[in-house]
Amino acid sequence: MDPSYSFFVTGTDTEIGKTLTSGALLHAFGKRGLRTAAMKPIAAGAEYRNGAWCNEDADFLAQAANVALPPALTTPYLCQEALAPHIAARQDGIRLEIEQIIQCYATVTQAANCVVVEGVGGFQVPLDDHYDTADLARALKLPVVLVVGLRLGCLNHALLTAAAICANGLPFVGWVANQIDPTMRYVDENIATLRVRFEQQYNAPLLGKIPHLEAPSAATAALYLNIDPLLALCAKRL
Ligand SMILES: Nc1ncnc2c1ncn2[C@@H]1O[C@H](COP(=O)(O)OP(=O)(O)OP(=O)(O)O)[C@@H](O)[C@H]1O
Ligand SMILES: C[C@H](N)[C@H](N)CCCCCC(=O)O
Ligand SMILES: [Mg+2]
Repeated sequence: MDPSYSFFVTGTDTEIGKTLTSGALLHAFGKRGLRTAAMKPIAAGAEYRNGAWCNEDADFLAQAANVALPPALTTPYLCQEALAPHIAARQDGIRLEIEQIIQCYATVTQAANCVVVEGVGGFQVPLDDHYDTADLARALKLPVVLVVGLRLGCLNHALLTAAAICANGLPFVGWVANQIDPTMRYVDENIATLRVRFEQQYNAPLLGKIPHLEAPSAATAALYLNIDPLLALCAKRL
């Protein structure tokens, strides 16, 4: 089921730049000639626009991809409230089923050879009383890209997330340093600390440092990414 170039994008927390980075990856893969599609399988926070319920992340990703697909396929679960997803789903009276997401993903892979799947919040967010988003990533069997939202406290979050990715048996294939906090001090020193550990322990390269942008867009953020290690990895698996 795995198309050649597909990834699960996780992050050190919510609101740290997963959507911006996923959009940038889609933009960069598209420029390299791939047919790109995006999934935000679980979105929490719906807005009514032009006669339909929408989600900001799903719309941003759809704009950055070059294969247009029905929103119901790329976001099978759109919860009304911007809450932890299991709580939002309960409010809506629905259950978040991993199997349903897997089926949508399988359909998406028929239309695109590069699918970027954005997680929700951090790596291990509950979906119900038993399952969480780490189970979803495992069920999708996708290599994981970690977005580190650079702010004080991110080192611990980044190291714990990498350990959880690995403990779930998933390949941790690269990370992006995203300067979410423009006032953070000693940014380069923080990045260097993670770079050494991630290279030594996981062989996971730094794919780019996105500075704090005046007007964040997928195209601008893509200027700061180097996707060559991801392309090389996928080419090797073909
Ligand atoms: N490098 C950056 N420069 C400026 N603004 C940024 C940067 N990265 C992210 N942002 C802004 O911060 C906000 C949160 O980013 P984003 O939506 O990508 O986070 P997220 O991790 O996807 O959040 P969620 O958990 O809700 O999916 C957005 O308004 C985004 O435009
Ligand atoms: C609504 C928000 N923007 C995210 N999509 C959901 C974040 C869930 C975080 C859950 C948690 O870890 O506490
Ligand atoms: Mg997002």
